[in-house]
Amino acid sequence: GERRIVALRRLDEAQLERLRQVAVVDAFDDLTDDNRGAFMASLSRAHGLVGGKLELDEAMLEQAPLLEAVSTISVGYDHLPLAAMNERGILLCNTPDVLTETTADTAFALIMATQRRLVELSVMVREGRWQAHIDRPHFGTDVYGKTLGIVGAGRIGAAIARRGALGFNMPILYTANSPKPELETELGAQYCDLEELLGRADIVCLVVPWNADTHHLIDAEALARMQPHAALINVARGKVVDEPALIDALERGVIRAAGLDVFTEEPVSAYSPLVTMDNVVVLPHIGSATHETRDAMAQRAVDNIIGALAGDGPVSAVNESQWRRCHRSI
Ligand SMILES: O=C(O)C(=O)[C@@H](O)[C@H](O)[C@H](O)CO
Repeated sequence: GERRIVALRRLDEAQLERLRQVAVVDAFDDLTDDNRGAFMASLSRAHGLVGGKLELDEAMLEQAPLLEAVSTISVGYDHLPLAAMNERGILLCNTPDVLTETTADTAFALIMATQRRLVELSVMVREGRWQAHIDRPHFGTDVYGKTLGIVGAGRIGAAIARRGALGFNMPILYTANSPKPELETELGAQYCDLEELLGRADIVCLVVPWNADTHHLIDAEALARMQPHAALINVARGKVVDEPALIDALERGVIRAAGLDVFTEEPVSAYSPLVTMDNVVVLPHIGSATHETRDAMAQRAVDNIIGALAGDGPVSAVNESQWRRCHRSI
């Protein structure tokens, strides 16, 4: 019968038009208190949901009996009720690969900005405080040749390791679910456990998904293992870090600096010490935020939902095997 798709945020007219080729589309630019009723009415008769910053919980799934597939414009899906979706045989599609290099660039931008104090010194110039030749008090720290620790050497972690080893002659340490021989042969990267990485790295870069295993992975104990001159970079999720412990470690010089694209609460409060400290570079979760990559992510999300509802399956999904088991017919 007639397929129905709800589209939420981050899809342009061309992508909506592609969806209309296979389904009746209810499109919402945003989800507000004013249109939440209309959104839920649409979701209650929808077979598919696609979009960015999706807000979906188990109670909403209860009111969406026809829902077969959800397609998020993100690689991360910690904001979605995967367990409840598996119970209902609902497919969850995401957008890996198309954002790997852009997010790795963001991580390296944070590494450069944090090590060389780019934001702090740029603000100094803007505020007219550049009075004389820059001297030691404003010197930065090299990136070149420093030991880079990648916590979570998945696709994005590997891309960051490649930039470090090949572009900046950095020895690479990495953690991962299992050793990555390709990283060792290609980059001379060394697989080690988190404790060893924290103790040896000059720069620790977090690239793990947020889940029960990685919640507050970087807490006071982990920070105390790091070297006092080390910097912490986070392009993963804010909740991977115990933020009060990080603030305390930065204030007491347990570690030297931090570069953060993600926070426990987003947007982060302007009153957070993380935002006011000179030795912290803060960005507004722009890991994948380039025109090219956001377009590619939206394109992939549309490919996924069309493949799931009207084709022979998604391009990239999180729980495809469970979904196929539930939908033997496909
Ligand atoms: O893909 C992810 O997991 C990200 O964190 C970013 O690329 C998203 O843009 C982010 O989820 C904001 O929607």
